[in-house]
Amino acid sequence: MAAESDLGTRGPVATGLLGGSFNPAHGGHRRISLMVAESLGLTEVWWLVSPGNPLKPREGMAPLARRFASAALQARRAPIRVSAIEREFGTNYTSQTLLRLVRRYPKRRFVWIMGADNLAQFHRWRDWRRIARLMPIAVVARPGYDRAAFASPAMAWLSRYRKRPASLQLRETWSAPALVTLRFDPDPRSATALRLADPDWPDRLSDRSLRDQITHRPIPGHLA
Ligand SMILES: Nc1ncnc2c1ncn2[C@@H]1O[C@H](COP(=O)(O)OP(=O)(O)OP(=O)(O)O)[C@@H](O)[C@H]1O
Ligand SMILES: O=C(O)c1ccc[n+]([C@@H]2O[C@H](COP(=O)([O-])O)[C@@H](O)[C@H]2O)c1
Repeated sequence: MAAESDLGTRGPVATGLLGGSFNPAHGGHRRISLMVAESLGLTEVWWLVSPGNPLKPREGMAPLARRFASAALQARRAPIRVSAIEREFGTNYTSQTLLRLVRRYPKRRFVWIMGADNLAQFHRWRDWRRIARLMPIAVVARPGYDRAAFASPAMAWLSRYRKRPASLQLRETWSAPALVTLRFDPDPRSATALRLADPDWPDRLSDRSLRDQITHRPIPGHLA
């Protein structure tokens, strides 16, 4: 792996991880990433484009290269890096991916970011408590999902670890489990709505532009 400094000038580099299908990526992903980065003082956010969400049907899922390319387009000129590292690791389950990432980048401080829709079903993820023990979790409010998220089995367990967002600004003292809930002006955008509105997805990107995008700004050491 290329040598990478994971120590910033003010201590460990704080990195947000937003895993997703990105089928396709949209402005909501970009906006929540920037808002979370600002609230928690993160240096950057990595988008982990999933080879396949274990809980989503394969039908209707565009090829990884297309979803990756749409993410690269949405991430332009922002402190967001797009990665297909789960393909390199051969992992589909987030718990496995995150374990590999913390081992590969031992001096970084990671926080797992997800929308309220995912907290509502987090108890169905493999080894979800293990994920919570690996790194702090930031949950972003999402229109239509907040009630289910707050009533969820995972929230019942995680609520004892709730912290104020400002506490994560001090990354030397980060610990896990830790849960922060963030409510910006909730963003109604979704990939489902985009797919319904755009029958050309995933065919509108040319193969040339895909190749250009997929080699764009890889995370050091990542297959992208
Ligand atoms: N508008 C939004 N507000 C808050 N979180 C969001 C929003 N859009 C996506 N997310 C979160 O970003 C991550 C990746 O989302 P994903 O790529 O599945 O997009 P999506 O819009 O939820 O897709 P779909 O509609 O196909 O389920 C998930 O944790 C999801 O909860
Ligand atoms: O590990 C699991 O069991 C698991 C179950 C469902 C979803 N995930 C991950 O959750 C992230 C968000 O997925 P999605 O499809 O809602 O964008 C993505 O990284 C998925 O791989 C992970």
